[in-house]
Amino acid sequence: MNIHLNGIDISSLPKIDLHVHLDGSLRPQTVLDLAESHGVQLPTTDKHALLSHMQVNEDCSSLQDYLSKFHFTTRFLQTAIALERVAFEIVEKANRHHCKYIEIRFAPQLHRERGLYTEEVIHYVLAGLKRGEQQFGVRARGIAICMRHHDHQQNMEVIHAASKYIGKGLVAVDLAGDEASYPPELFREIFAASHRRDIPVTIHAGEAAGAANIHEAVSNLGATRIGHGVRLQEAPEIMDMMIARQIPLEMCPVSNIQTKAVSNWESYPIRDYFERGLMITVNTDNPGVSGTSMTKEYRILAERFGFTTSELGQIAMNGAHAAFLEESEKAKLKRELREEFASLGISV
Ligand SMILES: O=c1[nH]cnc2c1ncn2[C@@H]1O[C@H](CO)[C@@H](O)[C@H]1O
Ligand SMILES: [Zn+2]
Repeated sequence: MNIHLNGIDISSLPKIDLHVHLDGSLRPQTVLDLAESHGVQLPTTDKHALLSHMQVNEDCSSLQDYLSKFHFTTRFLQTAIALERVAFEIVEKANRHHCKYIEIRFAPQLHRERGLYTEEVIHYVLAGLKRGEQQFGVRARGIAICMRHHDHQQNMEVIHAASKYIGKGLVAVDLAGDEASYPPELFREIFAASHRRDIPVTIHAGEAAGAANIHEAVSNLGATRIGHGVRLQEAPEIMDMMIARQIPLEMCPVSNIQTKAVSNWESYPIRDYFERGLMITVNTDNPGVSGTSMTKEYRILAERFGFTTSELGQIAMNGAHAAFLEESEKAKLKRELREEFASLGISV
């Protein structure tokens, strides 16, 4: 169904998705194909019924509950072919939703059950992104994730492997997983190592634990962007710092409600954050697990929070501004976005 805002189809607005997980983006048909090629038995071969294994429902009570969904799909992402294909399909879908630039994140250590090396995982994901970029013209970059429940050596290996791909399609490193059980201060050494190698950092923080984690991520882990950051409103002084430093928040509305970062839409602070002048961006997190798309996220912003086309344009411009791209590439992306908005009669 196409939803219009001021006569403009929301799906056709140019968009940027900076926060999308590879393993949270599988389509049922892809799972069917990969299960067959991997020799994995599925509980059902009905696409609709498969969705209930892949997606969260309204009962999702926490981030931990949400993360339990990933066990189902990880099994299918253990080969070069699978990684390349799924990365490519994310770019394909991004194109359908008029994304101009996307950053896809993945945790290399989760894709080694069948013997791939860390660097091979990165290599094949980037290969899929590149093929997608060439076919659809959507610029696509990768972010390598360290997992909170992995040990020091596993995460150091990710930083080390990532350093070899910076400038070759990989743009940053991240920390994801169970925030409530593993506070960010446990990972200072890991991100000091990424800092020594000049690798940009974004950290999932203020999603399943309080705003202090946002402060820790920025001040001690060197994050120049924050994944989610929804709970920033709990600490006014940290909020002031984030506004003053214009550190981008990668907000993911549908996912944030499902993981109970806030209890309901009425208390979702996105309009307030936008009006305070925080550098907010809007992203999908896990289109498969969350059952979302960039168009759906924009529609929610318009319908629930009254965002106008011009404000949605501003959000997309924020996405370009926050992109982990070189300055010249970023300037080009911003210019192209501005031109597209102008051709739609939208000033940003
Ligand atoms: O919103 C989130 N918060 C924290 N961790 C997440 C979120 N979404 C996905 N993952 C975790 O990141 C891993 C690699 O992509 C996924 O397997 C999942 O465990
Ligand atoms: Zn995430």
